Amino acid sequence: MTIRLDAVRWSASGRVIVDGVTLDVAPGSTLGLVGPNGSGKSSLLRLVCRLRRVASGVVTLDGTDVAALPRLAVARRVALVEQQAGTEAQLNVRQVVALGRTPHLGALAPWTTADAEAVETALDQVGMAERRDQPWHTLSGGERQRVQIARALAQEPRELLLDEPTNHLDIRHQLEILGLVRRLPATVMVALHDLNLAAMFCDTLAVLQAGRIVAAGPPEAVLDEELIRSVFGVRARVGRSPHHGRPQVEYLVDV
Ligand SMILES: Nc1ncnc2c1ncn2[C@@H]1O[C@H](COP(=O)(O)OP(=O)(O)OP(=O)(O)O)[C@@H](O)[C@H]1O
Repeated sequence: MTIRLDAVRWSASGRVIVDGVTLDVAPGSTLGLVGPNGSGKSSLLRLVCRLRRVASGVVTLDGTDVAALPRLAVARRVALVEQQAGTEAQLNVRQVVALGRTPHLGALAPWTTADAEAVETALDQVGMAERRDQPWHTLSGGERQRVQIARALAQEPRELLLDEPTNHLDIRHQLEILGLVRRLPATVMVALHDLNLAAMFCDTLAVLQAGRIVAAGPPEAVLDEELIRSVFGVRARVGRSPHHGRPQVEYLVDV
């Protein structure tokens, strides 16, 4: 369940977007991708699940080049939750989550009770079980986000890629979803804007700036005042939470 990127580059419209990224995500660990808008976080996640093809370099899953894996094999093991949820206009919540089982189904593998159980478990995990029959298009932004996460969980992925999974969530659900993600046996890459949440829930962080990794390692080794100033252009003080012992960022702005 290891994700490895070696000198990965990707360009679009003649511009280098991901610029020689080398990263190693240990099996079962959670890596937080942080960096300013446009630094390449979403692009990197798409390269890992082969939604985009690298221009050079290699992405491996358990040592196998993703480019060499059949499309279905990638779909069975890697789940991506993107920022913009698709519009499953005609479906209800349970049907959207059931889409996560699609890669596991086939002519010789029809829907089973195990598939139904995976869907129910995923709905429970995100606290949407009681809404299973509600039409998708009637959900709030945060509810849609939780259902998209449930869809990825129902897929039972070995690698889970999340692009800003908490941006629509209230604080309780932000904490619950990131806590849940962290406890999963999957290897996780999660793009996050909130540095405090990233420090609390990620085993390691990788900081992207203009498509390059400028720092990587455990949160306490990565997050410091100079990095936050140089990458984000913000003055900050970084301490340790007396509660959980993780780094805690305080932004030094006049309010
Ligand atoms: N297909 C494309 N064609 C042209 N430019 C692209 C394409 N895809 C991404 N980009 C550009 O690449 C840069 C990185 O985009 P990306 O979405 O990966 O950043 P991000 O770090 O996820 O940003 P955000 O924090 O705003 O979500 C941006 O400047 C974006 O405009």
